[in-house]
Amino acid sequence: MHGRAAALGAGTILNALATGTGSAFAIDAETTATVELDDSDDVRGTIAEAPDADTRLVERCVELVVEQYGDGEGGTVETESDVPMAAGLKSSSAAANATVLATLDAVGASVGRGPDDDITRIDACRLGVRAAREVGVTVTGAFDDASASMLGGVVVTDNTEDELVARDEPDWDVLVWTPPEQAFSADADVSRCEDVASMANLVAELALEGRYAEAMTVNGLAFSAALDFPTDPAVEAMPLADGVSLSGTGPSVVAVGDRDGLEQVQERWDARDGETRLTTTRTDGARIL
Ligand SMILES: Nc1ncnc2c1ncn2[C@@H]1O[C@H](COP(=O)(O)OP(=O)(O)O)[C@@H](O)[C@H]1O
Ligand SMILES: O=C(O)C1=C[C@@H](OP(=O)(O)O)[C@@H](O)[C@H](O)C1
Repeated sequence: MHGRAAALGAGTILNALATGTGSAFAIDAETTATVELDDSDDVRGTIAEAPDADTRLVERCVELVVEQYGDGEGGTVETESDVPMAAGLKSSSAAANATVLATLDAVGASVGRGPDDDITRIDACRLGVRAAREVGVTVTGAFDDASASMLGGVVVTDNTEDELVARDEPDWDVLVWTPPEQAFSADADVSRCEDVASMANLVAELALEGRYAEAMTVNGLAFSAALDFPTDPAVEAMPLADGVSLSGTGPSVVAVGDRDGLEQVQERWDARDGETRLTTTRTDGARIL
């Protein structure tokens, strides 16, 4: 029994660690999961680019789907990704969503909104969020990142209830800077994030008014200060981009705006260690391959 699916990376508009409300937008970066189910007793995961990395998230995703839609199968799951791991670009959400969809494909369960479908995409996304909570790679569950990765577009979510509050489909150019370091979400200083809750409430208001670019800039300044990341990249981008923010718990920084302006920001950010990448938003979300 074989299944294969791809899900998207994402950038941050509002980090949910302060209040539980979060907002994220899908970008054109993908993680693909390939699942092979058999009559073995356990699930073994492999991450193509990182043989020593923690595979419990994707293994738990396979187990949860098999428990509900399969027949006790074990097997293997392998991910391949161009979303860098633990860089703030939602590698965990992309890996979980791709694995859940690939496993649903392998067991022959149908995903969609029709009366005969077994599960909707948003409920498939909730299974991945449950797996992330169970293996401890998340603080709030990160339903904001997971739903952006699964559905595409911009989402605003309540991560305390795993509910979608708003969704939109803007078409933006996006610049990403990823420094060479990693920052695992599970290690983030949550109490420092809670200290900037008043700014998070303002960011949520702006996002719900559709003022995404301003929202993300306020988010970036507040959470860079709280989590001790430099604000220089944001200040360099502000005259040339519509919005710029620390993505998630860092260390990546994302900017949105017009292509010309972002190319100029890229020249500035290229002077830093790490990698820059010009990309776009995606509105189509995850898919079975
Ligand atoms: N390609 C992948 N395949 C399998 N698991 C992954 C992959 N990428 C990330 N993960 C899981 O997600 C964890 C990192 O999550 P997190 O710190 O939230 O980073 P991010 O901000 O990129 O989502 C990893 O330790 C691993 O468990
Ligand atoms: O673990 C979590 O609950 C979250 C982690 C952060 O993202 P990263 O995983 O990208 O750091 C944050 O932006 C998100 O709103 C919630």
